Amino acid sequence: MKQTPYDVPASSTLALLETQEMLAAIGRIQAQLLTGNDSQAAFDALLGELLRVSGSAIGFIGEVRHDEHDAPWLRIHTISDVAWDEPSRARMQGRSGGGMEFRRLDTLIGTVLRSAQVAIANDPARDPRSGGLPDGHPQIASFLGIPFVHREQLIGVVGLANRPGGYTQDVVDLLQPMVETVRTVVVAHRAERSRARAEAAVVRLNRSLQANVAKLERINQLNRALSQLRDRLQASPSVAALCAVAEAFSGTLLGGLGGCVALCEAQGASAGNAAPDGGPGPDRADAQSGGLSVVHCWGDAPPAQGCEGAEVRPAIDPESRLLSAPLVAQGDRIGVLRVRLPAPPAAAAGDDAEAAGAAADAQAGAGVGSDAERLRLAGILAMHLSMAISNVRMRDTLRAQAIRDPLTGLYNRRHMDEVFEREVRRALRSGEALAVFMVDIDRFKRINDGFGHEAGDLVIRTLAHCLAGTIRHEDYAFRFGGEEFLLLMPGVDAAAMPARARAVLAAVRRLSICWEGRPLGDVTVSIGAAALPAHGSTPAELLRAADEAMYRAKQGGRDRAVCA
Ligand SMILES: Nc1nc2c(ncn2[C@@H]2O[C@H](COP(=O)(O)OP(=O)(O)OP(=O)(O)O)[C@@H](O)[C@H]2O)c(=O)[nH]1
Repeated sequence: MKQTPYDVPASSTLALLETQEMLAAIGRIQAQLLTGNDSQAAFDALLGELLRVSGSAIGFIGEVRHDEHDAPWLRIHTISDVAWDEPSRARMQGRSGGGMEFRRLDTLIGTVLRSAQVAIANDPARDPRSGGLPDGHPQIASFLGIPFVHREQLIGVVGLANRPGGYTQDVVDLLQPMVETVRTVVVAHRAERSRARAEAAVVRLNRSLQANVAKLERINQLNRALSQLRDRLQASPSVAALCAVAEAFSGTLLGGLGGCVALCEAQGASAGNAAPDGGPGPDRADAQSGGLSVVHCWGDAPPAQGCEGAEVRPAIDPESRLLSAPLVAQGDRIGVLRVRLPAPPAAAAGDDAEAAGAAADAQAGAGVGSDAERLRLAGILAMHLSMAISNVRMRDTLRAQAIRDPLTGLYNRRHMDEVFEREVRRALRSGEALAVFMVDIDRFKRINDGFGHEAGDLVIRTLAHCLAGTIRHEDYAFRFGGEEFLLLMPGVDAAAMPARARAVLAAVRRLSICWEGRPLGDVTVSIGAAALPAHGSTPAELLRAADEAMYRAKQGGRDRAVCA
């Protein structure tokens, strides 16, 4: 049997040598730990020394942990090679579950864990504290469990077994410096673990801070874009200009490759400035799709077909990658904004698979450039566009109401004052001529008296239409009042007036108007014509000259034109 320091009288030279050797080993282990920071190597070396000094055959060093019910268990840092089956070897070598764990408390080890007291059992088979050994476990002839504490907490256990002759308190005392070193290493190991945990937490925190900063930057960027969108829409005077803004922002906000704005047919038709005097037509493309008219398209434009449904939320068709955001104003669907989205990231193989997977996750989630974000932004873009279209239309309607005569659709007298003033100034500046025709229906009172006021209205409407159709595109027709009209013809001088007047008279003579199936008879007009600069250089002077000429035309027998 190998002699241990305990077996030799303490006064003997050999015992002193052993003690010195143990202290030297402790010094080596501590130095190694300090320089190499390798607590596993320190645990292994310490167990070797504990076995050697105590003369034990097997042993372990374990650290106390607690389960969710606060029951203690041991995480084994090092253990003699006494595995009894494959699972125990796997656990011992850390191949399964991070190493061995002693969780049973009905054993001698459990006794030390529960009591935090040294346990010596020199006849374990009959010891009432022992709950037995797992099947196949090597026999234990003697056992020594030494707990160690830190800040009054049990933090670990040194277990030794199979010392020939068994264990006594003297062995425990002899091992104390070694156990103290084990305690120091466990405390250092714990500190290292919590430092690593803190570091990992800092790294995680940093990552989440970076992600939050990126999110905030994206939110700021989007807020800036949305505020610019609102400003640009507000400053856009027509549906065409609004659609151009939608085009610009669909790229910024949705990353669209092409798109279109389609308006419901009735709405699409009213998007322009249709007027009886041949003003500018509606700004709409030819493409038609069911109840929708494409009024603006750009890039690789998608078709408007398939947008006629009643959905009020933006949606993406996964097959075609078309994003459709309904345009809704005052609860009515007025059209759709449709954008062709880029294809989602393709599945990749090998090293790229992870990156592609992350990109696909982002696509599916709510991150930057994801479909969820695009849907949200498309909804906002569509909402602002709908409101802006509705405002432009309302403004156009109010403006039309303010400048047009409701009976004939011609510009009214108020608008005439504005246009007349502007055209006179323009003509004076450019040196161009400007002709003014005062047109008055002849013997109109007879129609009113003979057929009724509504028949009279029909004649006024028909004549307005005739005048608007007879003048040139750059001319203006106004309802001056009652059955009187005024034509403004930029570029027409006194010499050209008779021909133009003859054309008007002839067009009127060709009219054939029936009321309730009865012909209303011939309708004629008298025209008084005046020209700038020959007959005046202000609207008032020209009006007076034309009015006087018209009076002379009446005097002269009507159905004629007289120049001032
Ligand atoms: N139905 C209808 N009648 C109108 C309207 N505005 C004016 N009138 C009528 O037009 C008629 C104008 O009559 P007068 O000014 O006597 O002239 P006239 O009968 O056309 O005869 P001359 O101008 O001399 O050829 C009046 O009877 C008005 O009541 C209108 O908006 N609708």
